[in-house]
Parts: sequence; structure tokens; C-alpha cells
Amino acid sequence: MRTSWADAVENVATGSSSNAGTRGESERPSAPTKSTYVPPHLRNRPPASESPAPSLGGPSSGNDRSGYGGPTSGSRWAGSRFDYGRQGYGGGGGRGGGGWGGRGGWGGRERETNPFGNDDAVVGTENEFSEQENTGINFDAYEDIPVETSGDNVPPPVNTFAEIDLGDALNLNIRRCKYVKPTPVQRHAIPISLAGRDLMACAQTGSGKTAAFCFPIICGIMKGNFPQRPRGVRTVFPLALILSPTRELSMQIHEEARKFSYQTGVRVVVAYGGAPINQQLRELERGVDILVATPGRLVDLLERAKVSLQMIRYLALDEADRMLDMGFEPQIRKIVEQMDMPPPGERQTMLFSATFPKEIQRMASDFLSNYIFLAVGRVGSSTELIVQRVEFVPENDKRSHLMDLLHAQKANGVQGKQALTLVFVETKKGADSLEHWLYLNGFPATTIHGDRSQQERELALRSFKSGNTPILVATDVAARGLDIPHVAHVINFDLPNDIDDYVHRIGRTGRAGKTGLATAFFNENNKSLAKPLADLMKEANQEVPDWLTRFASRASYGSKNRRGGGRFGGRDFRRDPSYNRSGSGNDYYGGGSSSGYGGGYGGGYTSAWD
Ligand SMILES: Nc1ncnc2c1ncn2[C@@H]1O[C@H](COP(=O)(O)OP(=O)(O)OP(=O)(O)O)[C@@H](O)[C@H]1O
Repeated sequence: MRTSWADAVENVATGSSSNAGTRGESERPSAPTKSTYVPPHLRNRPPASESPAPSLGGPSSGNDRSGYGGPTSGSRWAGSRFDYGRQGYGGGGGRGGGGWGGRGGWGGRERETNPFGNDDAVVGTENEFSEQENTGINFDAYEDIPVETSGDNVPPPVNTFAEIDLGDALNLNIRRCKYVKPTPVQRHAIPISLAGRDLMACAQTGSGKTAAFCFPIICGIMKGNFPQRPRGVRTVFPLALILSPTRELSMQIHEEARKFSYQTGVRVVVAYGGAPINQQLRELERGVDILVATPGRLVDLLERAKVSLQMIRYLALDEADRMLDMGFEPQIRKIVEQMDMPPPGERQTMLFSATFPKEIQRMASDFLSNYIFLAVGRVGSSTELIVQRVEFVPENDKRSHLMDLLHAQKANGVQGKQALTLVFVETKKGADSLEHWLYLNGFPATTIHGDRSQQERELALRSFKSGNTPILVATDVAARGLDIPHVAHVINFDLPNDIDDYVHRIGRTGRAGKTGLATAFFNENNKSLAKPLADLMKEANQEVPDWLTRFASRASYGSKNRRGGGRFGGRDFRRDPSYNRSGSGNDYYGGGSSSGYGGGYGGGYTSAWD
């Protein structure tokens, strides 16, 4: 028996769920000195007078990476990405971070601000939420999720961070982030990436994909032996590039990556549109190992020859399916294929998303070399942590219906606080008009959409996150990737046309093991979404209203929805008979996929879709 809507909101806000049982659940910067380039692996080395960093446990077969592991270690990090396999990651015992982490300082160029400090200007002022986000997370909720991998010689997953030698400085940051154990996507993706393999990874929203691509990149840069980057020119040569589709997501990834790389010697810089380019250029000129960027601003920087991609060793596309869809594909091809970036095979490429339609997978394979496909949960599925409701609401009744929901929610506010509510609408004008109407009706709201200035967008997001403005009316610009704590309720005031967009939108709640609620207003205008929506809900063990089932059964096949008439969901497109029939494929499935899965997945290759 379902709980009432109001109960559900209350449960979500308190973190409990009636469904839980069944749904398994500074430092002051010194003036920048015009520096000579110091490679990451030599940064933060103690001067000769300081005691050497303890060995991380590798055999004493020294090489030029002695700066990390002490004079007698380091061979484990020798060689190219293709020869530092997992066998080299055995020991990891020592306290190696001592020599690295102690002094901070990014190679002596400037002091590194502590990102774990008051990194958010609103802390202590508008921020009402003070508890640690990552404590008490029920990651067991993810344990039953089937995992599919395909590709040659898939490295086995790990169960703990201790099993992987990420280096002491990064491990310390993982503890600072209060990550106790890896999430399923991290358990699988990190060993794959550390082994130097290209990866296409699909895992549900809020399941920790950011760390899954950041850790191997940071670790690889810390341990890698890269050629000297050119000096004395105004062009910068990052070693890693992380691309994301929106400014806010790039900022968020930058913030996360700064935490993970604190005192590792690895410097992360962000570049995105809508903000003054000169400030970003100054940051870049101070040095950059990892560049997080939106495509448009990056193209600008490349055309001005301020950035060269010649030294890129790691390329990560977050929200990869969005990055490769029609809107972004030309820019991505320009960046990846038509500038000076090393080709696949010479760089390591990682694609991550919660959704990966087959046609996008097919296109994405142009950017990859002998890659491993990883799906944690069915491709494009939504997490069962989100209670999904669909209500039939005629277009003209939407506002009054929203008002009813918000009143009920207010009545159920917890400890005087209102749970954060994210309302998705179709258009920018629609967002402004709904925000105004909410304001007139006593519900303080703000908006985020493409017609607002970057300053306004950032202000709106901060005000929402802090709880000062507990309702955010958004277009799809906020649909992907944003990790906003305490979003208890996502309302699809206007449903999107594409089921994958729905998956990302509702994924702004129910993150990192927490429960959430998503309500959708459905009417005749959304007929084409009926079937994929009903299928998605069924798969996530949600109650599908009879009327929606009826709409779904009437829905014409061949609608433009990707899952419309065909097989629901997806998996590695290379497993499609048509892929091999076309003669374009290699035999990716000759045995590698079953290796290493003797453990938690029933032995051998596991796929819930076979
Ligand atoms: N191992 C971990 N332990 C505890 N918390 C974690 C762990 N890994 C990630 N998190 C937290 O989980 C939340 C969601 O992570 P993240 O934003 O990377 O999800 P995502 O999979 O990229 O989601 P989306 O698909 O929406 O982009 C973040 O708050 C992050 O700090």
C-alpha cells in the first residue's frame, strides 16, 4: 500500500521511506611568480633536508618518480598507461602523502587554498544545512544492481578504496570527503581506468560517477611520467581535459576535483562561458594539469591559442550522451578530432552518463580505443531510491495543482525548514512566468535558465542550495549532473519529450543513497512519453497508474522516443547482431567480459539483459 503524497514528502525530507524496506536503499595565495614548469610528480617534494617520503610499498627498482614514493620506490608508476597494470598496485602501505601533502604549494608557485575549508561563501550566512552530506549514506541500496561489462580483459572490481593504490594524498582527501567505501560504479570503473583502459560507463544518477573519473585522472597525473611541457610560452598544456555540457556542472566538477586533488600537486582549473575570460586566462597561466571546461569556452581558448591539447593524456566526457548529441557534437568533434589532441590509443578516454542511447554509443566509439563498456544498472534506468508519481493534470490546471502540492509540502516541512523543490518547465519564458506567479502566491522561488546572466544563474543556484529560496524553477539547463543536497522533490511541471531527459531531471533527487520524490504532470500533450515512462516506472518498481498504462498501450510505435517501440533500455551496442553483421566490429566478447567476476556477481559474465 502506498503512502499518501504528503507522507511521502515527509518521509523523503526526514530521510526515511516507507519504501525503504522493499527498495533495498588557506592559505593566503602568494603573488604568483612567473614560474618554470614543475611536473606534478616532482611537486611538493621535500627539500633534501626534510625526511624523505616513506615508501608506498613498491619494490625498490627506482626510477625518476622517486619523489612520490621515496628514493627506493616508484617503479610501479613507471612506463606508459599500457604497462602499469593492476599487478603493480599491490603494496600501498606507507604514509607517502607525508612528503607530498605536507607543504602544499603546487610546486612552490603559490599556496593552495584548502577546498575543505569554507569553500562556499554562503557557509555560516545563508547556509542552513550544516550536517555532513556523506555520512549515513545507504550505499547498500545500490548493492543489488546488476553490473554488465564487456570488452577485452576487464580488470576485476574492488570492494574498498584500500584495495587500490591511489596514493596517500588522494586517500586522505577521500577520507576528508567522508567517502567510506566506493560506490558500485567506482568499484568497477576505477580499476578499469587505472589499468589505462578506455571506458564507456553508464550508471544511475547520483551514484558517484564524478569521483569515478576524477580519481584515476588525478592518480595518473600524480604518478605519471610526462614529457616536459613547453616553457615560456603563453599557451598552456593541460594533461587532462574534462568536458561537461553546462557551466554550473563544470563549476561543480571543478570544486569536486579540487577537493580530490588537494595537496597532491595536481592543479585543476575551470573555464566556462558567461564569465570573464581574462580571469580564467590568469588562472590558466598559473599552471594547469586538469582543465574542466564547457565546449564553447574551450573552443574560444583553443582558437586564441591560449590552450593546447597536444599533451592531453586523459579525456573525460561527463554527460557523454549529451555531449555527443546533435547540439554539441560538432564542437566536440572539433575539440577532440580537429585540434592537436592525441588520437584514441595515445590518450585515455572515459565517457560517463546515466543514459547512453545506442546511436550515441555508436558515435562515441569514434573517440575510443578498445574500450570497456560498463553498465551499473540498466542503461538509462532510474534509481529505485526515487519515488515516482505521475498525475494527470490538464494544461490549464497545472498552476493550481502545483499550488496544492506546495501547500501540502509546506505543511509537512521538517523542523521549520521546507524541503527543496525543483520544478522543471519547458521554456525560459515559462520559467520566469511561473516564478513570478509563485512569488505572488507566497512561495519564494528563483529561476535558472539560459536567458539569465551567469551571475544571476549562480546567485539563483546558491540561494536555492542554501534553502533561502527553497523552490527553483528550471529549464533543462539544470537537468543534468547538478548535485544539490536536500532536493526532496522534483516536479516535472512540463514533462520533457525524451525519456532520458526525464531520467536526468528526476535524478536531482534521490542521490548518494538518499531517497527522493518525483512528481510529473502528464496530459494529452505527453502521449509520446507514455510508454517509455510506464516502462521506466515499472522497472524501478513504481506504481504505474492504470490510466498511464492505457495511454502507453495506445501509444503509437515508432514515436521519436528512443525507447518508444523497441527494446527497452540498452546495453553495449557492440552486442547487437547488427553491429557484427555490418562487419564493422571486432569480437569484443571473446572471453574478456567474464574474467574477474568470481565474486559478488554470481561468477562469470553477468548481464540482466540476456
Ligand atoms: N564513495 C562515496 N561515498 C559517499 N558519498 C559519495 C561517494 N561517491 C560519491 N559520493 C557523493 O554522492 C553524490 C553524487 O555523486 P555524483 O554527483 O558524482 O553522482 P553522478 O553519478 O555523477 O550523478 P549524475 O548522473 O546526476 O551526474 C555526491 O554528493 C558525492 O559527493
